Amino acid sequence: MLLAIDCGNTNTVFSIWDGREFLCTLRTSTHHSRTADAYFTWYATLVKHYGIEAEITDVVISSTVPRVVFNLRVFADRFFGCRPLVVGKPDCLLPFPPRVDEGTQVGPDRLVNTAGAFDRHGGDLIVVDFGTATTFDVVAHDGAYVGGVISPGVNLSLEALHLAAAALPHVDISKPQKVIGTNTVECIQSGVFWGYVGLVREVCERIRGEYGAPMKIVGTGGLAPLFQQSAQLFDIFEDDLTMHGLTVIHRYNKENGSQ
Ligand SMILES: Nc1ncnc2c1ncn2[C@@H]1O[C@H](COP(=O)(O)OP(=O)(O)OP(=O)(O)O)[C@@H](O)[C@H]1O
Ligand SMILES: CC(C)(CO)[C@@H](O)C(=O)NCCC(=O)O
Ligand SMILES: [K+]
Repeated sequence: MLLAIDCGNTNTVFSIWDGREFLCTLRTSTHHSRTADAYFTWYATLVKHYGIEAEITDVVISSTVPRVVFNLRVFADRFFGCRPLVVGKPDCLLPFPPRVDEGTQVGPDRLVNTAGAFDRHGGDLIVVDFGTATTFDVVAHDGAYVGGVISPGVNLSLEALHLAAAALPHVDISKPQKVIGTNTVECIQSGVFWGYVGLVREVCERIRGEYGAPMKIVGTGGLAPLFQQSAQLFDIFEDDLTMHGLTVIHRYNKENGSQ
C-alpha cells in the first residue's frame, strides 16, 4: 500500500491509498524539528485507533518545506524499509513537465494539484487551492503546469491584521451575514471573506482572458467549501485533489521505471 504525504507550510497530511480508495487521512502541524520516531509514534497511534491494517510498501512525498523532507525520508526508510518518491526531485518523473521560466522551482503541491486535476478533468483548468497561500495553477490542454498566481492565504491575512494592528483581535473566517460590519469582528470577517471572493473572481476572469480558451475552475483546500457554498466560485470542488495527485504521480513513476 501507498502512504501519501502532503506537507504544507501549515499542516502535514498523511493518507493511506490501497489502490482503490484512501483508508484514512491523518493531519498534524508542520514542524521541521519533528523526528522520524515522532512521526511514527503519531502515525501508529492513529492507525491503531482507526483499526487499519496497512502494509506500507511505498511512500510518496510532496513538501513545500524543504527541511522536513530529511526526517520523512528517515521515517520511510526506518519503519517501512522504502525509499520515498519526492515530488520535485530530479528522479521523480512528472507526467507533463512544467513550462515556466528557466530556473523557476514550482511548488511541489502545485505540480501535484496539476497532475490530480488533469487526471480527473482533462486540461484547460484553473486549480484554486486555499492553503497557507491561495494559489491558482493553470493546467494547459496537454496537462502541463504553465504558470499561475500566488496570493496570501485567508488565515494568513487574518493573522497579519491581528499581528500588525494593536486593536484588531484574531478572528476566524466565516461568511458574514452582511457586508457592512457593525463591530470589529464583523468588519474583519467582511473584509477578508468578500475580499477573497472578489480576488478569486477577478484573478480567474483575467486568467481566462489571457489564456484565450474556455477553462474550468477547480477549487480545493480546507476553506474552499466555505467559499463555494456562498459564492459559487468554482465549476468543480475536490476535497482530496492533492492526495489524488500524489497517487497519480506515484503510479506514473512505477509505470515509467523511476521507482
Ligand atoms: N470554516 C473554517 N474556518 C477556519 N478554518 C477552516 C475551516 N474549514 C477548514 N479550515 C481549516 O482549513 C485547514 C485545511 O486546509 P488545507 O489543508 O487546505 O491547508 P492548510 O493546511 O491550512 O495549508 P497548507 O496545506 O499550506 O499547510 C485546516 O487547518 C482547517 O482548520
Ligand atoms: C506557494 C506555496 C507556498 C503554496 O503552498 C508553494 O507552492 C510554494 O512554496 N511554491 C514555490 C513557488 C512557486 O510555486 O512558484
Ligand atoms: K494544501
